[in-house]
Amino acid sequence: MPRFAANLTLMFTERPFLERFEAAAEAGFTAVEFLFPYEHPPGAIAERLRTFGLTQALFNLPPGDWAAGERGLAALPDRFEELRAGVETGLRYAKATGVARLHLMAGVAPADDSQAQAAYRRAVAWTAERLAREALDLVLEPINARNMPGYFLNDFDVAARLIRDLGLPNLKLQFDLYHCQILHGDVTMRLRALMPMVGHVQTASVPGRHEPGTGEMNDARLFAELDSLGYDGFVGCEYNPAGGTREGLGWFEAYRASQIRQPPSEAP
Ligand SMILES: O=C(O)[C@@H](O)C(=O)CO
Ligand SMILES: [Mg+2]
Repeated sequence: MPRFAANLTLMFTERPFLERFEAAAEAGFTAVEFLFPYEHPPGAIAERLRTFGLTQALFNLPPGDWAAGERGLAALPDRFEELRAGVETGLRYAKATGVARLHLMAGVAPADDSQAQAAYRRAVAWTAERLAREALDLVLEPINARNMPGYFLNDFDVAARLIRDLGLPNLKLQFDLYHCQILHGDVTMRLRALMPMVGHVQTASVPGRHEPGTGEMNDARLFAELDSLGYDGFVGCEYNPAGGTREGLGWFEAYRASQIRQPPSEAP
């Protein structure tokens, strides 16, 4: 059974952010992820993880000015120094939370612009090497243009090619089933082809981005496929509950009993 991680940016938003850890644990989750921790001190997050016995599965490195519409800096040629500083910030949170992988967002830039391509390649290589020194993985996530118009990394094949080309052992793919279905379809075959490089998985129904099992994909079938492919990483529940978070967790009941505490290497 997949190891599900509650996404605390989208789930349990009935409560303030720092109270969502308790809510996730009460609901039966043993792992969490979120987009960004940076509005809260690292110690406050680490304390919640410890208190509620949760593993931090993933979070994103700083994305630039999110409120102004920035969605990462990696493909922006003039922002490399800022990106490097952001990586150091992210690493402080990684150390506090014990997370084993971080997501680097590409940014809004034309996918066919050669300067953006060169900047992205350089930023990804530099960040992966920096994270390798801390024994962390770096993950890259293709994102569909309906949710993020103009996002640079909008193609699973482009991401896979870059990961293969760079050949860095800690550089992996963040396979969001929701984005894959919207961008390409053929999700099962892509999972099979790309599994050796998958470092993190996320789930949501398509097209609504709600609870698994409520959209056009057979999500339970995809979770079984992950098992049969031997995927033992996390599946982040990155969906907007259609109603209340707790009320929408019926799909999770079938998996809840199988959620086990993670090995100490991934505990804070
Ligand atoms: O799918 C997404 O949108 C996220 O995983 C993310 O990291 C950027 O919003
Ligand atoms: Mg995602």
